[in-house]
Amino acid sequence: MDPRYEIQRRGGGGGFSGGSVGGSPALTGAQSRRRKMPPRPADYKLQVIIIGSRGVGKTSLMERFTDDTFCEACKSTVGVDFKLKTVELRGKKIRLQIWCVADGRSVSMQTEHPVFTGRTFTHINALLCVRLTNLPSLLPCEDSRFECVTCLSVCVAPSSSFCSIFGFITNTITLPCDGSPHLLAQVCVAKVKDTAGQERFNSITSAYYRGAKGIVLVYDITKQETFEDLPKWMKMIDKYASEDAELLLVGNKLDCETDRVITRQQGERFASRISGMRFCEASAKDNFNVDEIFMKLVNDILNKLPLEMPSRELSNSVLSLQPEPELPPELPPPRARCC
Ligand SMILES: Nc1nc2c(ncn2[C@@H]2O[C@H](COP(=O)(O)OP(=O)(O)OP(=O)(O)O)[C@@H](O)[C@H]2O)c(=O)[nH]1
Repeated sequence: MDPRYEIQRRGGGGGFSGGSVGGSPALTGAQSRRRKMPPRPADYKLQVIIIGSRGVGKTSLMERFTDDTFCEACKSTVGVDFKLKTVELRGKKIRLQIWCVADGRSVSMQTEHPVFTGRTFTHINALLCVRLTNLPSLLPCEDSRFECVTCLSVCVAPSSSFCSIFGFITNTITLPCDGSPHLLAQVCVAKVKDTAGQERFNSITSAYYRGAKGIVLVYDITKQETFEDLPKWMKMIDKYASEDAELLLVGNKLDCETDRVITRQQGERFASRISGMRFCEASAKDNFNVDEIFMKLVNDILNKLPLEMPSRELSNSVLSLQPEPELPPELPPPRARCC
């Protein structure tokens, strides 16, 4: 492990010299005057993804870092979710796009929207897809590798942020039927039937891996199976991620020391077997080592960037906003209805 990467409590001093996390502390007079000036554009825009088995705390780490919040009983991520945060490090302003990528085999869906009231899809291999009626039919349940669990026509506000016509709704989306102008859409929950279906799910999430300059792989120190899943995640990284992506293994839920089943040494050993992978333990709940995870990644990514490149060019070369989900070429021809 890199001795420079010392575990620090938030605000505990030390850690990343020259780096400050972009939070929103009370503004001084000078700062509030400065607020009227247009914000300086980011020098770099970087994409980081957080992966790991279900319930390890990916969303919690992301939300702790971006919003400094922690939710005791958050909803499981459906597909992907993301947050933005601007940080400053070594005099550079860096716009971070952090994606939380769920596992296709463990996606579950819980929503309070009336169309799903009384329906809770848990532990199913689900893709939640939306098709706007005037767009080509690309629902997975039209593919024999997917089994349609339910498919409903609903009204959605045009402003709803669909990730794509064939893709995911993040768990933050709402599907309102509140009388405002709506588009007609079909919402489909489809089970991934088999390995081929899983492959297809992966082919969508692979876009997120490809664009990532940094990858945070998380396990839960109190859950053996989440540690045993790590080789599976490494396969995804090997298959889809860029070779120069920075890797960081995180053993989360350090606050649950009494329930620990994975020792720190086990985590360290796993990371040491993978070239260039760093390791740390953290707690999203106690806000322990969370800023350090992301700031360390950013620092390592910056170290790898060519110094002489003009910042505009560099920005563009690094920028990877909203990766387009990859549509597999072998899509079947559209059908009129999926179920
Ligand atoms: N004690 C403790 N609980 C945590 C911590 N991080 C997350 N949790 C809890 O673990 C559960 C799962 O957290 P999530 O952040 O939703 O995990 P996830 O990996 O995003 O889960 P999926 O979206 O289902 O893949 C929630 O009940 C969190 O409150 C932590 O550091 N300590």
